[in-house]
Order: sequence, then structure tokens, then C-alpha cells
Amino acid sequence: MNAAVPAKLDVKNLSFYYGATKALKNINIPLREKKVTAFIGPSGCGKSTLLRILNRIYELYPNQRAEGEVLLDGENILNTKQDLNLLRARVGMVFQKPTPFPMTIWDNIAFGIKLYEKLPRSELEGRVEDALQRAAIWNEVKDKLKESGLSLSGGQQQRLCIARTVATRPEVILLDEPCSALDPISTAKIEELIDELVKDYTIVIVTHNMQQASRTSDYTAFMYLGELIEFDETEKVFTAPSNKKTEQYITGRFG
Ligand SMILES: Nc1ncnc2c1ncn2[C@@H]1O[C@H](COP(=O)(O)OP(=O)(O)OP(=O)(O)O)[C@@H](O)[C@H]1O
Repeated sequence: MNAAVPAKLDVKNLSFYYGATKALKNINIPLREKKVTAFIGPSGCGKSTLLRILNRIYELYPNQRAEGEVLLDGENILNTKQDLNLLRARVGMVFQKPTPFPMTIWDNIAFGIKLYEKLPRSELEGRVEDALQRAAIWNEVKDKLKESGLSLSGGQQQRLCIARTVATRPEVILLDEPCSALDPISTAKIEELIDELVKDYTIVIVTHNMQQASRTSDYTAFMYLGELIEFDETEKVFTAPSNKKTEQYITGRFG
């Protein structure tokens, strides 16, 4: 494993509870800087739960509790003093179902920027265009920026949501099954986009799609029943997994 690439986010001895139910058991995983890490595993193994801890989005819900550490550039984000708005700007998230705001395409992007920064209009326009360019949707929307974000196709909406996340200049992007609601062409576009974005961002993706994990990620974490079973370079996990359960899962023998 390439230990030379530093961990942008370092998960240490992390456990997680929904009420009295322990959903994650002592997870340790380094999420390396400007690399894509995929979380794979059968339904209910804890992939989304782990992802949702990385920007503390779980705190929107009662009775959910994390124990352990998640270090972002060495600083524990589970610390109560952490400013959650700032954290979520640094660690952006894109959900399974595209969730554009019910406003224009332009406002969808500008809204997030304006939450964090006060910019003159000309600069704001540049930032909106830049975000749409980075999310590879600019050419499709540049002539209809005043139309509703909801008028776009599902695949375009998802790229709009990625643009919205990119617009606040995050350091990490969390993708929770971003293609599960999309057709194969839109899925291919998002995968190409991930290849581009990883040049600038640390990316974590939850996926049910083995091909997608092997195509898009540098590292893969296989989870089972709330535990991290195997974490390694993606090529190794898919060609020579060290754990029997991993092998059974990637060869489609369960899950
Ligand atoms: N809000 C909740 N309250 C109680 N238990 C929950 C809640 N959300 C998830 N769980 C439980 O936590 C465990 C992990 O769920 P999680 O959604 O993280 O799995 P997953 O691997 O992402 O599954 P999937 O692939 O189906 O999305 C499951 O046993 C699930 O039932």
C-alpha cells in the first residue's frame, strides 16, 4: 500500500450507535489525499453510516452517536467545538437522489457560495461558471441559467449538485451512491467527472456497483456487518483480496 500519500481524513477507532444499536464497530481507515476511496459491501453493512460521519451530517437526527476520532488534517472533527457549517463547506456531500434546490440553475450554485462568502457580482458570476465547468455541465446549461434546476434531467441534476458542492471549494467530496438513480450514459459522465475532480479533491464514494468501484477508485474498503473487513489498493482488493469474505462478495457469491 502506498503509505507515502497522506491521509486527508483519518478514521480512528470509530464506532457508531443508532440509539442502543451499534452500527459501526471500531473502524480504522485512512482516506488519502487527492485519491478516490470506495466503500463497498452488502446492504446494511454501514457504508452510508460511515460516510455520514465524515461531515457529521448524522447530527441532524436525534439519538445517533459516534465514538472515536475522525481527523481532518490532523484535527478531530468529532470534537464538540467544531463549527459544523465550516466543516460541511470543507467536506461536501452529494446524495443518492439528485437534490437541486427549487430555484434557478444559477441560484443553485450561487446560493451555497453566498452562505460562506460575500463576493462582488462579477466575481460571483465567475465562481458559478467555474463550478459548472468543473462539474462538466456548463455547456449544457450556459444558455439557460435562469431556468429551474428542476427542469434538468436526472443526470444533469446530479452534476448540478456536484457543481453546488464544488462551488464552496471543499477539500473532500463525499458521494453516496451518486449514480444509483442514473442511466448508463449519465453514470459514465459522473465517473469521468470523478476522474477529473480527484486531481483537486479527496473523494469518498459509496457504491453498490463493483465495476464502478474498480473503475473509479484508488482504494477500496470492504465492509460487512458494521466492520471494516479489508482496506487496500483497489487493484489488490479486486484481483487478490486477502480476506475470504471480500473474495466471496466481489465474485458475487453473496450480497
Ligand atoms: N436511522 C436509522 N436508525 C436505526 N438504524 C439505522 C438507521 N439507518 C441505518 N440503520 C442501520 O444501520 C446499519 C447500517 O446501515 P447503512 O445505511 O449505513 O448501510 P449501507 O451499507 O449504507 O446499506 P445500503 O447499501 O443498503 O444503503 C443497518 O443495520 C441499518 O438498519
